[in-house]
Amino acid sequence: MSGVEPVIDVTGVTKTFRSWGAAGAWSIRRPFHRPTERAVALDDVHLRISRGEFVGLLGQNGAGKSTLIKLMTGLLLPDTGTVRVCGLDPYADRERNARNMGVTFGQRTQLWWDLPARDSFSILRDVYGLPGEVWRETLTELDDVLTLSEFWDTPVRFLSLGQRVRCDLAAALLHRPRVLFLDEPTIGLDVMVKDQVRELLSRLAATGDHSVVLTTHDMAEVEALCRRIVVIDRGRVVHDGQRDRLAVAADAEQSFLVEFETPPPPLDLVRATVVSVKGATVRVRPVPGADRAEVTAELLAAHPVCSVRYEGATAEDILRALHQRARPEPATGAAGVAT
Ligand SMILES: Nc1ncnc2c1ncn2[C@@H]1O[C@H](COP(=O)(O)OP(=O)(O)OP(=O)(O)O)[C@@H](O)[C@H]1O
Repeated sequence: MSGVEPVIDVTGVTKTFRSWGAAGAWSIRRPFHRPTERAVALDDVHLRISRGEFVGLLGQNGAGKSTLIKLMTGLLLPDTGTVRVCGLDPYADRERNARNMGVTFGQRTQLWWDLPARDSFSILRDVYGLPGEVWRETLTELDDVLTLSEFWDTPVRFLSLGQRVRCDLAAALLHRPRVLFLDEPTIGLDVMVKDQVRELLSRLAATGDHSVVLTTHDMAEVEALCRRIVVIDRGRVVHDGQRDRLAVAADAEQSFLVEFETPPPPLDLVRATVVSVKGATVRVRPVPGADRAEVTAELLAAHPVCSVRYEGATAEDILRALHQRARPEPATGAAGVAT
């Protein structure tokens, strides 16, 4: 394939799943027939990702993210449409495709449970036919960021979640894949381990060699790593653009909570608007050009404020704001900003 072709090319993909209908739907006319239900997981999805792009794939639970990743990794076949990864059909060409890509699926492991992680890394070296020197060099680089050598001689089943996730990430990267699919890579990890994983992913992004698709509900992760954001809603791509176009989201995140002792009278603020009031807790949002510190100063100078919590909107709020912006029907209320 030439350099200008996308590394990942998903065209008009639809995927539906059939599941058994409710048991109570039994019919006397067709006693041996149990009805099935159709769930549309992906509906006419188009996605092109180039070399070096770091894409955040976002969406609410059940939106279709994992299904899309499974199609791109060759675990599923689309009903209609085509998927190409590095020019290959990932389902038909599974073996060759595996050499081009690395995958991690949340808390599931691809390591041999009873072996120390280092043995798994050796097996993978043989599976991919990596020259010993390249393998050692990559492992040293990975150890440098993820501090694997502290625990890579321990059987995987004795590792903590954070240790295992780091080993899994290393296993996915050992063969220096051109494409990396990371499904919730930092879910359940503590802050220190999250930082290590993010550091590694930032280094990958900086090389410009890898195309990475990251699904996460952690907006800080998205902010730190992804230049491009794709949002899926009910199986359709509702937003695909550069991160800085997340203006709605950033705006939502700037809002914060102000606590009073008792429900306050209507606040008349110069530098902020009131988003919502719940009892004695008020959510305010700085007007354009103002920041949280200025708003806090204005509040403290004029009102009996008990405390201020710089608690932004959650990832789900931000996604909701994006969905509302992308859908034809008008948004209602305070664009998903919750107190
Ligand atoms: N094997 C399956 N059989 C039946 N339905 C399925 C199957 N896999 C997914 N679905 C359905 O397809 C839709 C999309 O699911 P998918 O797992 O892709 O969502 P997701 O965005 O990854 O969600 P989450 O964030 O919760 O992981 C959901 O309605 C789900 O119930």
